[in-house]
Amino acid sequence: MKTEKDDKLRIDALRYHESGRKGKIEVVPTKPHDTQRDLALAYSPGVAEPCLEIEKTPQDVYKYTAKGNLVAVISNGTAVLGLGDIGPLASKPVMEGKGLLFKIFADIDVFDIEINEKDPEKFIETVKAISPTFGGINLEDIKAPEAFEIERRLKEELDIPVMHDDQHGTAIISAAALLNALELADKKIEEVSFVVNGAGAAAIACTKLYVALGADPDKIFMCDSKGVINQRRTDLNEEKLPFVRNTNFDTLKEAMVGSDVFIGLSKADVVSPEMLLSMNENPIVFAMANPVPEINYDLAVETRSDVIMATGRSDYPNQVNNVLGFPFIFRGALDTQASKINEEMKLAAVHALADLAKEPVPEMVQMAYKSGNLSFGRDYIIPKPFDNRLITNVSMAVAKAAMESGVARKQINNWAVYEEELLNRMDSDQKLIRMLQNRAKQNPKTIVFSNAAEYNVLKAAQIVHDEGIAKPILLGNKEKVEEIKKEFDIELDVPIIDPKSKEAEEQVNRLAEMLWKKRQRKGMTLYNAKRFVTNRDYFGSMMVEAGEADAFLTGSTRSYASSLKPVLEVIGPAKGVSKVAGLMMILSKKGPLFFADTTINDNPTAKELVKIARMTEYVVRGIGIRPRTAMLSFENFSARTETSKKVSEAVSILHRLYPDMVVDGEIQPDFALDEELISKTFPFSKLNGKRANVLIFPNLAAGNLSYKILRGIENSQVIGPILMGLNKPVHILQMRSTIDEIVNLATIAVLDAQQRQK
Ligand SMILES: NC(=O)C1=CN([C@@H]2O[C@H](COP(=O)(O)OP(=O)(O)OC[C@H]3O[C@@H](n4cnc5c(N)ncnc54)[C@H](OP(=O)(O)O)[C@@H]3O)[C@@H](O)[C@H]2O)C=CC1
Ligand SMILES: CC(=O)C(=O)O
Ligand SMILES: [Mg+2]
Repeated sequence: MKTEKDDKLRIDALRYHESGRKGKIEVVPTKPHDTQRDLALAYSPGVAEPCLEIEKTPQDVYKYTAKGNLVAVISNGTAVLGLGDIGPLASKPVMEGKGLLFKIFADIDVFDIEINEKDPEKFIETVKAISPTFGGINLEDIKAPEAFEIERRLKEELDIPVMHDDQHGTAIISAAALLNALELADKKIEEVSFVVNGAGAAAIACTKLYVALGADPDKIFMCDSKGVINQRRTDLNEEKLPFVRNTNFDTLKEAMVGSDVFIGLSKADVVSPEMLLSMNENPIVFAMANPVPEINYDLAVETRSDVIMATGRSDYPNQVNNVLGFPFIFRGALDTQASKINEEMKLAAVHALADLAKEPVPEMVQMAYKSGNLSFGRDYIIPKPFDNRLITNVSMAVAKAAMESGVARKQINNWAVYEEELLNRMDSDQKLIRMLQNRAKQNPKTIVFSNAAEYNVLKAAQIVHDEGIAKPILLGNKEKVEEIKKEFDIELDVPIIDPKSKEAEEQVNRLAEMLWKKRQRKGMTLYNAKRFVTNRDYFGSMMVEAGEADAFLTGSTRSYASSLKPVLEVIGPAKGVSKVAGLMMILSKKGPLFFADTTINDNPTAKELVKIARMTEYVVRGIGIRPRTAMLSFENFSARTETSKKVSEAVSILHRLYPDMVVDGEIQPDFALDEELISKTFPFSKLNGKRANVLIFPNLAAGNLSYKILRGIENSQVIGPILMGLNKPVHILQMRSTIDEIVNLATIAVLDAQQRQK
């Protein structure tokens, strides 16, 4: 069933794939490569040394090359999702997608390999020939029955883990979900009757695993494209024969009557509401065909309120999809250099997944999902992919099973250290952005975007609107905005206000009256107030001041100072705040870093530095991060110069007034950011041997120039400047902000508005 949502997704998916650098994964050098000497080591002549070592001791390939963390995702394109045999070329986006998932969820590097070969024997030979490159082989979207023979032979003939993901990944995840769904339905696996629709690679592997977990084979009815696999069928291949049942049923419809569990691994929309209605009480329906399930999620839950429903899709509750398995299963297998992925490892993964769904869901994971209210139950029978406990729980369980079952060639001795290593592999920056965006989505706010006739601003407004992060109001010349929308095919149906237009006259007069009342004792006349309000910075600020919008985002085409003046006049500092300041969040390779003050206070005094540090602490905590603040200078704890003396005084005040605050200095940034340097050189520091994540600069030049240098040379995303200390959420974009930067600051503006309304 194709929905309007699917049509929209189609356009977005094509845009997503065609934008920017082509493809979804890239190769990135891991070693220094800047000097002649680096190249002499990386390549000839130096490279000969590891070659000779590996020739002597083949196992050393894991020591000197990427093999141990490199998986091949290999397909011939014969069963691509539920799209069927679309060929190797057309399968490439899926294989690149698997590569992306391997990387972001388990930090495993992938080469996707699409082989133009349907003959199993030739396919096997090809994979064997290229296997020395890899630490593991993930076979993907190869149709049954060929997939069975291909996997069996490669497992036998190669000494690295080989897994056909559609068989075993799917079997593991669906088995974990099944165990939990049965528990919720209060049914026993030995007693329930199953209908498995599909008799291909995924369906047969899943069914075998359910039987291994206790399901009664006599109560499992399997259907393929021709109907029920029963004693009257004469067209069955060897793999289907074990599933022949003596029964009167010939059709799926007949088989569904009185069944407890439906497992769909076939194709779209083959299950009707009538079939669902004919199932037993509390039916369990896993409609896992991708991208369109056997029955639409909404239709199924509308048809039966007692259904425990799952699909393979990420946009509905209960995503039963092998993405929950392959990254973590291979992680455990690679880290133990397992020679294969055996039954013990698969069962360990099943139980780790099933158990994890019953654990309380941590705040960080809750925030990553729109519902924000996940707990074990009908809508949460299986963990979510963005749960970073998956990498520890599942990979560690798999690694342990590999060691206990004797297939590990490398032992893990210190599990606490291994756990730490696994956590460090996670892509925490992207997680942080996702977490912030999802928190914003839970209660999106109205944001006024100034300069809407700028492409980057308009595109960012479209993204936050479509993602449900914010409700934009655009300020700008209507005709120009419409022109850009047309030129760049931007669909965005939100209010556009041009304060200079006749149409806006009534609103301008109203806001001007308010501005005049606010500033009349500071010399502003009503005439001037009207003139000012036609300026977008005054107009947007006044909309927020008047409660006609929740937040205002301006800047981007004007200098910071010229945007700041109207904002300060209209909104001003919050009660008790004498100074506002600008905070930049830098998503660096070392994790998120916060820089202040980067935009406002030229040469703050010691007391002002204290205020900046406190405001920053408050904002960083609000984002959900524990601040560790370094008060920066160009000396370490010696305070010889005026600047360092000032910083040192600020630190003393902070230590005296806020003894619980993790803050120290004066300290140089290279020390503050290096755990080893801090702990060895300054063991007395209140940073407790931990790297700082908040850097307070001694003056504006240092703060501003540092973040601009980073923005210019490092490929890190920056979020900000976040204006701290204002009475209402207004933020000023830096000139030439990218679309991502605008989206990120809009997200912060929503969170800011949410926080103030609490
Ligand atoms: N959610 C998840 O994690 C996963 C989902 N899947 C989904 O499962 C499906 C099958 O994948 P896979 O096993 O790899 O592919 P295969 O090509 O190996 O198997 C497809 C099976 O579907 C059967 N089939 C086709 N049409 C119908 C129909 N109308 N009624 C009943 N059965 C039908 C075929 O029957 P016949 O044998 O007669 O040709 C065949 O047995 C795909 O939609 C795929 O997206 C797969 C892996 C993971
Ligand atoms: C999820 C997956 O691997 C498939 O649908 O084929
Ligand atoms: Mg697949």
